[in-house]
Parts: sequence; C-alpha cells; structure tokens
Amino acid sequence: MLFHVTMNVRIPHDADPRHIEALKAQEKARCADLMAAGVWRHIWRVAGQYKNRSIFDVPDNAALHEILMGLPLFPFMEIEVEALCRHPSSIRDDDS
Ligand SMILES: O=C(O)CC1=CCC(=O)O1
Repeated sequence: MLFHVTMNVRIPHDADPRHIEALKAQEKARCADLMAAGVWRHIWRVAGQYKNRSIFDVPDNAALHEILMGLPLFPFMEIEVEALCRHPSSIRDDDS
C-alpha cells in the first residue's frame, strides 16, 4: 500500500543541540535503510520549511504506524498520512 506522509519537524528551542544532531543523524540513517529496502520510496523537502513530503510502500496501515513511531525524530514531528491508490490515467508501471 502506498501512503503520502507529511512530516513537519518542530524542534523545541530549548532542546540540547547535541542530542538533536544525534537524532538527525539517526533519522538520516534510518531513512537511507528504508529507502534501500524500497519502503521509503521518495522524500522531498518542502522549500523554506523544516518539513518533508514522503511516499511509503508498506503492507498495511499498522506497518506504516510502526515505522513512523520508530523514527528517531518522531517525538518532534507532526505527521499527516494519506492513503494513495493508482490513478487510472497513470502510465507508470511502478505506481501500484
Ligand atoms: O529533515 C526531515 O524532514 C526529517 C527527516 C526524515 C528523514 C530524514 O532523513 O530527515
């Protein structure tokens, strides 16, 4: 199942900068692992904001929930999820 996920990262101003840098490094590594596995299909930065828009390919809602809750920056994210399905006009074989 494909999901469009928006992650809005909101770091508190009084957070320990070293802790946050460590979490960001962990987040980047986790993202790379999931992209290599074909689970985190795409990620884009929303220009001018500490926000990304991503596409996930997971077996079901519960799998997505577990992945998102396990992200290192999860405690500092506002997350929105939309389920996607193939558009009948798409000509791309990998849209399903
Ligand atoms: O920077 C972000 O948008 C948060 C994030 C998600 C995966 C990653 O590497 O950073």
